[in-house]
Amino acid sequence: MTALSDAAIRVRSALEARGLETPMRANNLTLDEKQARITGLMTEMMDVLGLDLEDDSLAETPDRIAKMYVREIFSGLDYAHFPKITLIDNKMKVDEMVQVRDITLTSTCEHHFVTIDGTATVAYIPRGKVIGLSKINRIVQFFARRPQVQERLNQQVLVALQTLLESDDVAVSITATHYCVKARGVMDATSTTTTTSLGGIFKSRPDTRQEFLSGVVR
Ligand SMILES: Nc1nc2c(ncn2[C@@H]2O[C@H](COP(=O)(O)OP(=O)(O)OP(=O)(O)O)[C@@H](O)[C@H]2O)c(=O)[nH]1
Ligand SMILES: [Zn+2]
Repeated sequence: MTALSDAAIRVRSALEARGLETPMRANNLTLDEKQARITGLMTEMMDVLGLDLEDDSLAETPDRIAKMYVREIFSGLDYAHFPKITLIDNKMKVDEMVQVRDITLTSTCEHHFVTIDGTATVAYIPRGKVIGLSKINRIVQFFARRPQVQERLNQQVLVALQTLLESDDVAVSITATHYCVKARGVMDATSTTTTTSLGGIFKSRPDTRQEFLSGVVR
């Protein structure tokens, strides 16, 4: 079993303390064991649907889905996959907003297990530390690789960054298309959902809030 990084442990504790962790129950299965179990279950599901698993195009589908769930789209359920975080001292004394716009975000709706497709905008005001830019995208991706509701995903990214930066002054906004709204159910192909979480002075100072929101892609 991979030892978790200090950053991963601190972020998980902060989410648990705020009741923002994804609801989970430890089952002590390894990733390989999870993949094998899901392959069996997907085989059964396809069988129940009446699909011919001996067909050469379908035969490997249970394996593909199991691998995709465990190693790809739900890999963020395991903190062993939390990104390596690089923080550097703010020797350059940056005290204005750093904003990363239009971060690609692909997640999965936890109600229907279909795609959430959108972008995230993240900003913070540097204090003692500056975070490596790509690490912001990687943190978004890590939490996106879970079954999610957009509101929780938004909050998890906020609290993760607040914890790592040791500052409340972080803001996160996500705009996304939910395929459970677009491709089934209500079949609305045009609506998007925007969620926003503001911390510290992003919440308390109207001009900072406005500066952030004006950079959010809609
Ligand atoms: N708040 C929130 N709701 C979501 C999100 N993703 C999906 N949902 C909603 O979860 C709800 C589940 O409602 P149900 O009535 O149990 O499911 P359903 O019968 O499939 O509902 P319809 O989608 O209306 O057909 C739906 O309204 C979805 O649109 C999300 O990220 N945030
Ligand atoms: Zn859904």
